[in-house]
Amino acid sequence: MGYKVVVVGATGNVGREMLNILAERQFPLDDIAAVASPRSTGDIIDFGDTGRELKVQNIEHFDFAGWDIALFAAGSGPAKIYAPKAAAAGCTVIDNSSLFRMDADVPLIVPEVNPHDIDGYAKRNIIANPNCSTAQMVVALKPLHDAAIIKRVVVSTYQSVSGAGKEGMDELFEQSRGIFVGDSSEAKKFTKQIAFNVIPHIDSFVGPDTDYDGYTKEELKMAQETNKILDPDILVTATCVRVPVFVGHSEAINIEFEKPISVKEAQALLREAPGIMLYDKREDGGYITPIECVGEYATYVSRVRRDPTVENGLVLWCVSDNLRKGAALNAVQIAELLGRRHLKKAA
Ligand SMILES: NC(=O)C1=CN([C@@H]2O[C@H](COP(=O)(O)OP(=O)(O)OC[C@H]3O[C@@H](n4cnc5c(N)ncnc54)[C@H](OP(=O)(O)O)[C@@H]3O)[C@@H](O)[C@H]2O)C=CC1
Ligand SMILES: N[C@@H](CC(=O)OP(=O)(O)O)C(=O)O
Repeated sequence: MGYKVVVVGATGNVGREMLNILAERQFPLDDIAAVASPRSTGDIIDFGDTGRELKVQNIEHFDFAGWDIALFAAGSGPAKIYAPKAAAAGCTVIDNSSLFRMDADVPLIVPEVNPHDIDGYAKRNIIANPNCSTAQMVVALKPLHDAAIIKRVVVSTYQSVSGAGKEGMDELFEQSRGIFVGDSSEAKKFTKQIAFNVIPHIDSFVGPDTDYDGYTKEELKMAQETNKILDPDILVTATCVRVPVFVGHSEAINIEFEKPISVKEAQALLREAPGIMLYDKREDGGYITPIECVGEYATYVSRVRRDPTVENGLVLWCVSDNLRKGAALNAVQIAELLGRRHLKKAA
């Protein structure tokens, strides 16, 4: 006996990866439904490489009653309307948007970091998946925090255009092509040209009436979500930057600890930590770049080194597939955790 699973936003970047990962991991399924907006109703999409095809259903007419789990990857607007409907119909929602993440009655889960927090899910029958940049960072921070207590994190991100959905990828492609063939292509999804450029702006700016005047919401999410998932006492300041990479988010992370921790100790902890692949060689190419993490499950850590400007400091480089650990993989891992700890349907 398995689960009846709905993927909402199944035609998008994240939704398609959800289908791939459910298939790859042989998630115990009794049935699977692909749901999206009326724009793609009736389209045929692959269920991973199983050879099975799914006909996309219109969310406006979809009945969630009788389905066990809905993986939502359709953004905050659709989540606001349909996630509570699905939850009320008895279908547990795992939502990828930012809408419910900071709701005290909604667990925000990264299975390698705070699996026990899922036990509160029944209050709203909704579980939130974190922001892509937060997810990979907390997986890397967790073993170091357990060993030496993190006081403060300064992170700069290098985020791929797939974080802005299909339209973001199309814009990078069209602008790059246009530059080579002499066509002009305007910035639409991004505020400035993204091809051969970097843009220090992801999501909207936070209002001036807060302590975070001048920050963007993406930067605030990295701080607030890290506090909810890992520890409310960790201070986090972020600068989030969009770069002309199709898939894979990178982060340079400076970490200040309460207790001393050496580079060798940190490397040993990261080598054993769930979800982490340490690749750290003091030689040319002895680190992982975003292109190398595409399609992978792991969060890669490289360039672990001492920060001599603070008492107990380390710096590291962290790279992961934002559509996988940053979204679809984490959501499927949450579904697996939910099954193991609560639903217990699969043999
Ligand atoms: N990309 C990333 O790195 C991350 C994304 N997320 C979250 O995942 C979500 C989706 O992102 P992504 O896949 O990149 O976006 P895409 O733009 O690639 O896909 C959006 C999906 O949502 C569907 N959709 C849009 N409007 C509606 C609607 N009114 N009703 C039902 N379905 C709708 C689209 O369907 P249709 O084809 O019919 O238009 C499509 O399937 C967002 O909430 C994002 O915040 C979270 C973490 C990381
Ligand atoms: N903002 C992320 C992706 C994303 O959708 O994040 P969120 O779910 O927090 O809005 C990026 O652009 O790379």
